[in-house]
Amino acid sequence: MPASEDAPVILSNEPGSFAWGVLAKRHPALIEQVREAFPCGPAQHAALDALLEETTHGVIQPLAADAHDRERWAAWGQGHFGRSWFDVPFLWAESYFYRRLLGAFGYFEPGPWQGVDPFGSFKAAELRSATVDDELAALDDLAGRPADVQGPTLLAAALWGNRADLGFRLDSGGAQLSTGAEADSPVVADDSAELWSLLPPGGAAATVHLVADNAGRELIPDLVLIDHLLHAGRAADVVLHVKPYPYYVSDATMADVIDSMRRLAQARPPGRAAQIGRRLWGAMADGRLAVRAHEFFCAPFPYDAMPADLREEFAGATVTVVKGDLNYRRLVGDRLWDPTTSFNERTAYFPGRVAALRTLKSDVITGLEQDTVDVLEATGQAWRTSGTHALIQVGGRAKNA
Ligand SMILES: O=P(O)(O)OC[C@@]1(O)O[C@H](CO)[C@@H](O)[C@@H]1O
Repeated sequence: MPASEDAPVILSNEPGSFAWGVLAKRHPALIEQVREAFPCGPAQHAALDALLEETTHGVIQPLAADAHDRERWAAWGQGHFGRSWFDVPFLWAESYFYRRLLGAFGYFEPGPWQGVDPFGSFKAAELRSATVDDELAALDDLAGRPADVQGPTLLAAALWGNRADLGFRLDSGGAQLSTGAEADSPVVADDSAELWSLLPPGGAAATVHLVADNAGRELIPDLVLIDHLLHAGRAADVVLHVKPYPYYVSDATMADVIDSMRRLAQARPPGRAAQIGRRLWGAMADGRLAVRAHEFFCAPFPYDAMPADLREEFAGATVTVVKGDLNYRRLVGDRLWDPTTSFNERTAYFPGRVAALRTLKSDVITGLEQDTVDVLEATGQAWRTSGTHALIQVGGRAKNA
C-alpha cells in the first residue's frame, strides 16, 4: 500500500482521463449551458468567451484587481497562476473554474446580476419535476413501516440522492440516473450499522453535522433524513453545512435549502412530506436545526487544511456526515490512492467521527477490501466514475483514539 505521500495528486493533463474530460469537455459544455439558460448581455458573453479560451488553451489568470476575494485566491493559488489549467491539481482547477464562472456571469459584482445563481434554472427545473412529486408521495407509504425499516430506507435515499447531480448529468445525458434501479446498485463499502450505532434512539443528546452536497433531488432526502434523526430522538441538534455561493453546478446554498424546505412543506396533497417540511420549519425556529455556509466549503483544498473554527465545530459533533463525491475527494485527499488504502487512516486527522455517504463519480477511492476491488475490476466497467456504485464509510479521529 503506498504511503500517503506516494499516491499521486490528481492532475488533468492525461488525455482521456476522468479529470481531463472534466476540464476539456464538461467545463466548456457548462459555459454554453449557462449562456443558453440566461439572456446574457455583451459583457457577460465576452467574459464567458474569454474564460472558455483561457481554460481550454490559455494559462491561469488571477482574479481582477477589484475582486472582493482577490487576496484570498492569490494566496490559495500561489504557484498555479501562469500555468495551464490542465497542469495544476484537479481539485484546485475545478474549484477556481467555478469561482471564475461566477465572476464572468456577474454574480459578485454590484449590479443587476449580483446574486443570480447561474445554475438556478437547472436547480428549479429539477425541483419542479414530477419525479420529485413521486419521491415525496413515496414518503406516505414509508410512514406506515416499522422504525427499523424507515431509518435505513431514508439513509439509502440520502446516499443514492447523490447520484442525481446536475454536473454529472451534463455528460452522462441522464442515462445512468434512472431511479428504478437504485435498490440493486452495488454498495462497495457499508458501515451503516456503525453509523446507526453512534446515534441510538433516545440516546445521549447527539449533535449531527451534515455537510450537504447537491441541491434538489439530493438535498430533499438529506432534509428528510435530518427530520428523521430529530423526530426519532437520534439527534438533539443538527447543523447543516452548505456552500456560501453556487458551486459545482448543483451544490446546495442557503437559497436551495429554503426552496427544498418549501417544496416539502407545500407538497400536494399534503401528506407526510408536508408534515416533515413543517417540522423542519419548526426545528429551524427553535434552533434544533441550524444552517452554516463557511467559506471553506468553496475552498480548493482537502479537509485536512480546514481552518480552526470549522475544526472546532466538527470536534463538537457526535458524527459529521459528509455527502457526495467532491466532499469525499476533499475528505481523503484528491489522489490516486490504492483502493485498499485505509479510510480510517486517511480520516484520522478529522476532529471527530465522520461518515462519508457518496456515489462514486471520480477516480478517488479508499477503504475497499481487495476482494471487492478484484470483483469490480473484473466487470470492466467504469465503476469508479460512472455513479453506479456507492459507499458508506465511517472513520475519523475517535475511531483511532
Ligand atoms: O460532489 P458530487 O456532486 O457528488 O460530484 C461532483 C463531481 O461529480 O463533479 C466533478 C466533476 O465536475 C467530479 O469530480 C465530482 O466529484
